[in-house]
This record gives sequence, structure tokens and C-alpha cells, in this order.
Amino acid sequence: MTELLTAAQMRAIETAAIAQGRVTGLALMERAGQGVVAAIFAQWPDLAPAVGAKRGPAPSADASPPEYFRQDDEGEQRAVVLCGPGNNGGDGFVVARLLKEAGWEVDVFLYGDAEKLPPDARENYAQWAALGEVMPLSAYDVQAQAYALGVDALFGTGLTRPLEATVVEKLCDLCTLDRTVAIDIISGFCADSGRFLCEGMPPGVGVSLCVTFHVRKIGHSLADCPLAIAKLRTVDIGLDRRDALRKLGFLSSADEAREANRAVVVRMSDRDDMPTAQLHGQRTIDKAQGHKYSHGHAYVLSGGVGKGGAARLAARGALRVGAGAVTVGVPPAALVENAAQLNAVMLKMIGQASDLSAVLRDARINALCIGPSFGTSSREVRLLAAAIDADRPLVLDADALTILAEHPDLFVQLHPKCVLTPHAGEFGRLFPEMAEKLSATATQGPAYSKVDATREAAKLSGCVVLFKGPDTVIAAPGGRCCINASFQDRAAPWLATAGSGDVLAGFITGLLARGYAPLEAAEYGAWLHTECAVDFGPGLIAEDLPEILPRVLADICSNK
Ligand SMILES: NC(=O)C1=CN([C@@H]2O[C@H](COP(=O)(O)OP(=O)(O)OC[C@H]3O[C@@H](n4cnc5c(N)ncnc54)[C@H](O)[C@@H]3O)[C@@H](O)[C@H]2O)[C@@H](O)CC1
Ligand SMILES: Nc1ncnc2c1ncn2[C@@H]1O[C@H](COP(=O)(O)OP(=O)(O)O)[C@@H](O)[C@H]1O
Ligand SMILES: [K+]
Repeated sequence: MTELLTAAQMRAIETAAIAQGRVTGLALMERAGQGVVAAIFAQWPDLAPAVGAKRGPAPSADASPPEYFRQDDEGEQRAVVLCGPGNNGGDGFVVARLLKEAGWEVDVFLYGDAEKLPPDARENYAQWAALGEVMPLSAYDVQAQAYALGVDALFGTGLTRPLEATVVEKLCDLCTLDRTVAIDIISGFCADSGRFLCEGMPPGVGVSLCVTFHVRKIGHSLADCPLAIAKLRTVDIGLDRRDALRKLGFLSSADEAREANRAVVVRMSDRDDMPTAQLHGQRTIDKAQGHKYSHGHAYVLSGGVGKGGAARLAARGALRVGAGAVTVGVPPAALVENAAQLNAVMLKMIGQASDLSAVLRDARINALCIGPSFGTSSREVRLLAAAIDADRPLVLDADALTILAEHPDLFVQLHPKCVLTPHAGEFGRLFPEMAEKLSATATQGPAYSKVDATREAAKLSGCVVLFKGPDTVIAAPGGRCCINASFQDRAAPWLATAGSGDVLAGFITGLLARGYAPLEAAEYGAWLHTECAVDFGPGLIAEDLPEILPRVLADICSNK
């Protein structure tokens, strides 16, 4: 789990470090440029300086050369660096100089007026100007040379408005090269929302590598931005995160809870930070000591004849994630059909709301899931009302969200034990104002983001909202927020398969039954869901998700 920063927080950290005299802006820019060049050579060892190249890093006499050293001298390689009018451009001048020192031919183009560059960028411009020419961006022609590498240093976290059309054109030209690197973020993307300012991401935009500094920004994990980055690396430039934040009042030790509510964290493939003991180990030991009902009893309510598949998928997910017992509640007509399909999952006839109320007198039933193949008729509306009224942990998905959108009287009854799991369409029906802001053209940065929308939705509904997608955002009413990111080495586009959302609802329900708080259950459920999909790979269908879960859990435990 990594805490993400907004552009403003990043600037504040940098300003604090400089104000405290711990580092200069120029030193930070130098480290940033060095980090980018090191990341380039690590990504493409064949681009690293040849042994004995002028001023390139040389191996010691008794050591064998690092693997990335080219053994043959194929002549000079040529790079192009597009620099912008701010400090991102300054980083670009550092990269150009370091590449030149490593033996590269480098063409540098500047967008804007060199006289107006901020001081550190201006200094690096001057250092570059002593080594090579700076041409105007308008002169950049991608076909003029055989470039082995293209560097985008046009704009970083300081982007405030859409790029001019001519700049977008040059950026797209740069992106046609086989090896492209964006410094900090791809120019044109808002670092807080991941949205391309203006009309959306132009089809030609995408880089092989993006190198950011200190920690990722929120925009690296949201909307189109992560889709346009094949590989994202974060390099350390010697900034201290939490101390600086605290110093600036971003993180007051007297008010950590408030700060936690402002933070946005991202979950990627870092299994180390998953609470393995809780997810499996420790609670498995508890399980050995207890009986099935001490690990919770989850109920999944299903619709009528021929419509139970989604509810059964959710039930299977809840059982596999460790709920002690799982029951599917069905109307009388669907009993036979479900009996033929279920074994470990139990079956109960729930015809009307009064049946549910009677069942819920059993206090051991500690989590409910309503929505997958549920239906939206008056029976289901009454059942949903009874379930909300029961004040138990409750996952609301699919049809339950449709009912909520049509019944404001039920929506206002939602409580903090509820978890809503909308996809974009359901989110739009439930929270039209937020969806409208999210789909409006982003004309200035920071643009309204999926994080903003989900937080607002959680606050309005008074419960946890999990807004699905490759960038699944999970927020609690108080503002705590997490992104479950499924990009790059964790991309799993095959999760967009019928029924996978039902299994996710089941995972969350099972975790609620095991006693996890709603926010935790949603976060861990989404994370496990993606891990299962990544582990299984292409060809996945929803049924595979619960079946692969034991292997994923075992894997997490064995890595500890
Ligand atoms: N904050 C930090 O700690 C560090 C920042 N560094 C670099 O500095 C960058 C941020 O620098 P800046 O704040 O100068 O921002 P940028 O370099 O992103 O550019 C900001 C400049 O562009 C102008 N501008 C914004 N949108 C525009 C548009 N659409 N068309 C034309 N002009 C536009 C702004 O008015 C401003 O002059 C980072 O992305 C990173 O690359 C690094 O040097 C390392 C340390
Ligand atoms: N491109 C994608 N990459 C990763 N995960 C995705 C992608 N598209 C969808 N998902 C995930 O797949 C699930 C689909 O759920 P949903 O839309 O409710 O489908 P269904 O109703 O068919 O079950 C969600 O968890 C969503 O986050
Ligand atoms: K950039």
C-alpha cells in the first residue's frame, strides 16, 4: 500500500525541504534527471553506455562489466528531448546533458521562451546550451532523425490548462517512437485526476516508461493516465515524506485521523502489506479453534426461477473467502433449481420481507449481500427495505443499486455498515451529480477526479462506496480513500467478464461475515479479486475467481 500525493502536496514537500535548507531546488532537479537516466538504462540495458564510452560509468578493472554495458560500440545513439516552460522542462535539460555525457547525440526542443524559464530550469538550460543547440518545438520533426529514444519533458505537475493543439501533435509524434519516456507524468495529464485535460486522451498518446519522483501522484492510478503508461517507475530524490507534510500542517500529529481521511492510498501487487495473518493465517488458526458460526454466516438473497446464477457466484465467493457458513435465500419457486446447483452453500426459502425478518432473528447471520440476480419488483423492494432496516453489514450491488436509485426513501436509510459496489452505469444512476461532473470536459487542473466523485458519493450515502473499474476507488463517508489499481504488471482486462462483479460482492460479503469493517472488507475484497484475475490470466470466467482464491491466499502466506 502506497500513499499517493496530489501535485500541491508534492510542491509543498519540495518547498518545505528547500525552506529548511535540507536541499536546493537545483539539487533536486539534478537528482530527478539522474533518476530518469538510471531508469532508462535499467529499462533498456542495450541503451546504456558502451564499455569505455566517454564519461560513461566504467566498471572497475577487476570486476566484470555490469550486464547492461554494450559490448560492441555501435556508434552514437540519438535521443530527442522535448522541454516545456517549467521545471519539468528543467528536468529535461538535465536528462539531455547526462545522456550527452554518456555518449549520446541529443536533439533538444523547447516549447516557450528560454528567458521565462523558472530559475532552476533556466540554470539547466544554460548548462545544456554550453553543450548543444536548443531548437523551438515547432521545428521538431520525428522523421528527421532515427531516434532511439524520445523524452517528454513538456509538462509535469504544473499543468493547469489544456495543451495547445500543436503541442499535442508534437507529443503524439514523440509517442510514435519505440522507446519513449515521460518525465514525472505524460504531458497533458492532470496529476490529480489522471485525466487528459480538454477533450480526453488523444488516441496516439502513450509512453513505454514514465519516471516519477518521491512517490506516485494520484493521477498515475486513475482514469486514462495509467492506461497510457506501459511501465511506471518511482525514483527517490531524497525527500522526506511525512515529516515535511507534518511541518506544513498537512499532517498534524494532533489530528492524525483527519489526515488519514485526506490521504489516498493505492494498492498494487505489493502483497507484503496485505494483512496476511488476518486474511488467512491467524483467522485460520481461530477457525481451527472455533466452529463454523464463529466465522460468520452470510446470506445472499436471490431472484426467481432461472435468475439465480449471479447470487450463486456471490455465495461461492463469500464461502471461499472464509465465511463459516453461506446461505442463498430464494423465493419458493426457485428452490428446486437452486437445490440442484448448491452443495456447501446452504439454501433457504425467503419469499417475502417477513421471511427475511424472521430469519434475521438469528443474530449469527452477520452479513448480507443483495443485488446479483435479485430483481427489482415490489417483492425485492420490500426485501431490500427489511435488509437495510436490520442494521447488519450489507453489500448492495446490481439490482439493489437500481432499486436505491429509484427509491430515495430507501437511499436515505443507508447506514455505515452498508457497502455499495456500483460500476460506472450504476454510479451514474445513483449519483447523477457526481457522474456529470466526472464526465464533463476537464478544462483546468486539478480536474474533478474519480476519487473526488467516490468520496462525495460516500459522504452523501453515509456508507462505503466502491466505484468499480481498472481504477477501483473505495471511499468511506469520512473521506478515507483507497485505489485498487489494475494496470501495467497488474492489468487484468479479462476481469471485464459477466459475473465477475458478483464474485467481488461475494468476497466483500464473506469478509464482512468474518468481522472485517466495511472499508477493510471492500479494500481487501477488491484487492483479492484482482489478484485472482492476475494469477489466473486470460481466459478467466467468473466461476474461476472463487476457485483460484485458495491458491492466491496460500501464495500470500508463503511469501510472508
Ligand atoms: N516538486 C518537486 O519536488 C520536484 C519537481 N520537479 C519537476 O518539476 C515539475 C513541476 O514543475 P512546474 O511546477 O514548473 O510545472 P511544469 O513544468 O509542469 O509547468 C508549469 C509551467 O507551465 C505553464 N503551463 C501550465 N499548463 C500549460 C499549458 N497547457 N500550456 C502552456 N503552459 C502551461 C505554467 O503556467 C507554468 O509556467 C515536476 O513535474 C517535475 O518534473 C523535479 O525537478 C524534482 C523535484
Ligand atoms: N479493464 C479492467 N481491468 C481490471 N478490472 C476490471 C476491468 N473492467 C472491469 N473490471 C472489474 O471487473 C468487475 C466487473 O464488475 P461488473 O461491472 O459489476 O460486472 P458484472 O455485473 O458482469 O459482474 C469489477 O470488479 C471491475 O472493477
Ligand atoms: K512530462
